[in-house]
Amino acid sequence: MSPGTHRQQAARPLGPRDAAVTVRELRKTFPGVVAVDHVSFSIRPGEVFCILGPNGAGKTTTVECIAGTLKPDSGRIKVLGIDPIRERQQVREQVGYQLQSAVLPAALRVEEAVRLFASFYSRPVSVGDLLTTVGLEDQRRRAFGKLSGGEKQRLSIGLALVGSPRIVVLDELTTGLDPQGRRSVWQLIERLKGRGVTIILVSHHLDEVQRLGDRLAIIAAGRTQFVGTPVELRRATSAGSDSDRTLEDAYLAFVDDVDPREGTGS
Ligand SMILES: Nc1ncnc2c1ncn2[C@@H]1O[C@H](COP(=O)(O)OP(=O)(O)OP(=O)(O)O)[C@@H](O)[C@H]1O
Repeated sequence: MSPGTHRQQAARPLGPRDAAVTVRELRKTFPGVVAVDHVSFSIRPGEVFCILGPNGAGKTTTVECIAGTLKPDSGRIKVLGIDPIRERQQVREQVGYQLQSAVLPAALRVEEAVRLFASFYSRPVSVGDLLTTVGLEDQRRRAFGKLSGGEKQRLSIGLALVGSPRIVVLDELTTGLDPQGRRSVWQLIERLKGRGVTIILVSHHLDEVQRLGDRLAIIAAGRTQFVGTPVELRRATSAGSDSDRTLEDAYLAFVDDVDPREGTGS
């Protein structure tokens, strides 16, 4: 939509009662597939909000609608008070989306990748600061193809941070990392949270959700089945079972109760 066809809204500072993101009754279909239907939740400023659910449940579809890269069929999304489709440029400046690392050319050096991505934003962070944040100062001249899995992952997180976003979307944060690599990425997320960045984390790893997540949503059969804290999830599924069940036990008990036919064909 061209400027002038509607009044442009600016992302504004949030008050303590404002949500960073609201999703209401989101529906998105692809030919022959209802990817999500009836997905609703709110994300508070500065929290780590985790999105969980079985493969194909619609988690990535949901975060792509939040980032403005997919257009919902219906429903309402607000990101920092603005509509991610109508104000796509505004949202792009405010929301960092972790790119799948495989899309970078193997010969591109770390520093070049950061400079390239910085050129897309009006207020990028300095290259040196960013490399320090993600612990890649010593690899700045190294080609992307020569980085370890953990270094690639840290670079892809760094590229999501290059525009100084207020919200960061991280999809499959630590998949493929060794225990040391996972810890170092978790510490990075904790530092970001300490700076007040709102973090949306799509994850299959319940230990990661337990460590980092303030609240979580479970999407299954195309719908939000649960929104709450990890403690609330354990409480919601603890009736009649032993008290030391893990978050993963609670999650599985919850998802196993969902009727897979619930969300199909609607
Ligand atoms: N571009 C697309 N075209 C057609 N179908 C799609 C497209 N993107 C997603 N889908 C389908 O929509 C459904 C939801 O996919 P989505 O990637 O959002 O799930 P997910 O919860 O992120 O899955 P996973 O945990 O496996 O990554 C799936 O059935 C998927 O095949």
